[in-house]
Amino acid sequence: LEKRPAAAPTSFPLASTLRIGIVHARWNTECIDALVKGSVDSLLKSGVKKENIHIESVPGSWELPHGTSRMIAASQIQASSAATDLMGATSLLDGEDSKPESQTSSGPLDAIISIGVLIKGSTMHFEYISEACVHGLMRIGLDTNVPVILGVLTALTEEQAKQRSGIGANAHNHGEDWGAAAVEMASKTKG
Ligand SMILES: O=Nc1c(NC[C@H](O)[C@H](O)[C@H](O)CO)[nH]c(=O)[nH]c1=O
Repeated sequence: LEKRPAAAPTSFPLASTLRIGIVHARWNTECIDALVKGSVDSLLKSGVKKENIHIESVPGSWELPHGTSRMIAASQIQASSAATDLMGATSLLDGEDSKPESQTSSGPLDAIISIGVLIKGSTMHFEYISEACVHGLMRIGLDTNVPVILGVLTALTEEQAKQRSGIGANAHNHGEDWGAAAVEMASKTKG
């Protein structure tokens, strides 16, 4: 049976002020797209504003720690610089032109969800990437005091990955849990 956390103890009045980053890998994109959507839907449902959700992608799960660390640093520089033009008017949205109507807000991020899907192959590649990725993400969260939510599926089969991405019968999208965890942890840190 799918395990998932019990509901959070309280609601989060700060949700509308929270700025949340999502860094996702580009391997196994059917699952990635579902997990990112599940996370975003969960953030919006919790009261986070769309313009306060910043999404970037990296090649694969191995790059998630670097991409996560970079997003945190960039958001903190943005917050400290007098005007965003010092950073260039680019939004953190992945590859999108930063048109005013689509530009996301600037300022330090209150939490990050790092999303990747690793599926075991016939070599040890899976084990090494998984180990390095999860340890790297834990370290960034502790070093920066910006909560980093672990959104990395380490699946032995494609079916397992789909089941946890909400794809197929009786599947549960773990992105929904990650969105809720990001709001809870960001609220604890900001509150
Ligand atoms: O190999 N399988 C996978 C993978 N490999 C690429 C790796 O993360 C990295 O991008 C390259 O090694 C380049 O540094 N990345 C994933 O997210 N999932 C996988 O299942």
